[in-house]
Amino acid sequence: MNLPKDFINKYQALLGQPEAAQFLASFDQPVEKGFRINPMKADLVTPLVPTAEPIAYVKGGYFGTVKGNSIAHTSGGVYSQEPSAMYVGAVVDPQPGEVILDLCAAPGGKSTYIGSQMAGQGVLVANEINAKRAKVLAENVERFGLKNAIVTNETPDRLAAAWPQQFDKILVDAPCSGEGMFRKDPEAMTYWQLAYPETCAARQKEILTAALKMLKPGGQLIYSTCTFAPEEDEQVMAWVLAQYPALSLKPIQKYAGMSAGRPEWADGTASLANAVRLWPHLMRGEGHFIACLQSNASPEKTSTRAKKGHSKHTAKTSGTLTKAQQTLVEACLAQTFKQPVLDFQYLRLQGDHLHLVPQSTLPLTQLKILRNGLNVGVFKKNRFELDHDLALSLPAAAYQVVYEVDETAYQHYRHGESLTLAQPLAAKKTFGLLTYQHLGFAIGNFVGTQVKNFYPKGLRN
Ligand SMILES: C[S@@+](CC[C@H](N)C(=O)[O-])C[C@H]1O[C@@H](n2cnc3c(N)ncnc32)[C@H](O)[C@@H]1O
Repeated sequence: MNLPKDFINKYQALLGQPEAAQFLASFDQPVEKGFRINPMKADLVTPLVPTAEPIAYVKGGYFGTVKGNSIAHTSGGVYSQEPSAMYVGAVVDPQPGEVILDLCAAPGGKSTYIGSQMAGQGVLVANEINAKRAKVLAENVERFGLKNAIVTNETPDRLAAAWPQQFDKILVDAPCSGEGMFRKDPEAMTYWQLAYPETCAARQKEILTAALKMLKPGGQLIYSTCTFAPEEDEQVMAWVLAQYPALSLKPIQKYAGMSAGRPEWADGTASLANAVRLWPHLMRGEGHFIACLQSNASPEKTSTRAKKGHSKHTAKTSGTLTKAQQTLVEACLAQTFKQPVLDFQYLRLQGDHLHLVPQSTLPLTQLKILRNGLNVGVFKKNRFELDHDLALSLPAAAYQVVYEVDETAYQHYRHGESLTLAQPLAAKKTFGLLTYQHLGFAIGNFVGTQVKNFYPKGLRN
């Protein structure tokens, strides 16, 4: 690989020999690939994917690849992710019931891990500043079947103004100089110049300043980059520690091949060694830096309540159902599902769209929200149509009608075609679940021997 001369000189000086030679030689090795199994679908997905090489430091992580059009992927059973990036989610260590913000979240590698570990309890806000990337993030959150996630497309400053001291944990997986991406995406090298890490560090400090306003006293902020540059790693953390005396660096467990942060590459603060570095010449992965900032301030000192007047996020953005709409939804759900699957008290109407919102007190007014929990369905004239979300977030056992398709029908349906049955599966027209290899991948409208296609146009291929 044709690495920039200044890059080579810089790491020769930082690492010395023979380590610099080993590090630089790693850029000529193949890219390491991995995937993570969604714990909510693990029973059905695990037998379908190559699990010979588990990754020791992340639950459900494996070296290897899974095709994007395979049922394991389209059903939200796996997320393809570079192995060292997987350790970030494990450091966040999400717990059910927590309120977590993933501030720089697209395309969703860490958000899908965090959300899937929360077992539907608590709230994950996955935010992305870039509108196009936020759309991809929303699709991945949908694919993973996350019920308790809110996807926003906002700047860190606007979120900080809306949500002071609201989060138990915040992940800042910062935009960076991307030196750990050089193998995967050699174009990343074309942006690189000696001063680039300093430019990135200035932006990282701005993002962290906004992020820290949203951290609850006693909370944790996890900071990560996919670069090796000390300016963006240890030096940014040293800056935070100097600016915020109530924060300290919590030690991060180091698995085989992982190294400590390097205090000598910043201001010498010993606790910088509590951070972790994943180097491509010392372990299988593209490389990462991860630090965990612990807020030591007593939670009692400051109020953690949302601003007065905004305590119910549904107040302005959503309405409730009319009697007629409620009847339509109840009838549709009763016909589709064996038992009640949605808690009506969390159903909210936005225009014609019905959502099942997370149990959250975060005010959402004035913010650009791409997803608020689950999309349940949409009112069209005098009928109610179920959303694709339900195919990915509810188990097959919940449905009255389940149609297991073969490979050909799986491909056809994903192209947007209707299917024809040998005989009707239901006496009356109804929504049902389509499965392939027993994994739900789509909603269908079963009308006699026809299965009308409800696969979202944007996902067809
Ligand atoms: C390293 S990527 C995030 C990867 C993601 N966490 C994942 O695991 O899939 C950093 C993200 O930060 C976003 N970003 C860029 N500038 C930003 C800013 N000023 N504030 C917040 N996010 C920004 C980028 O658009 C990018 O999606």
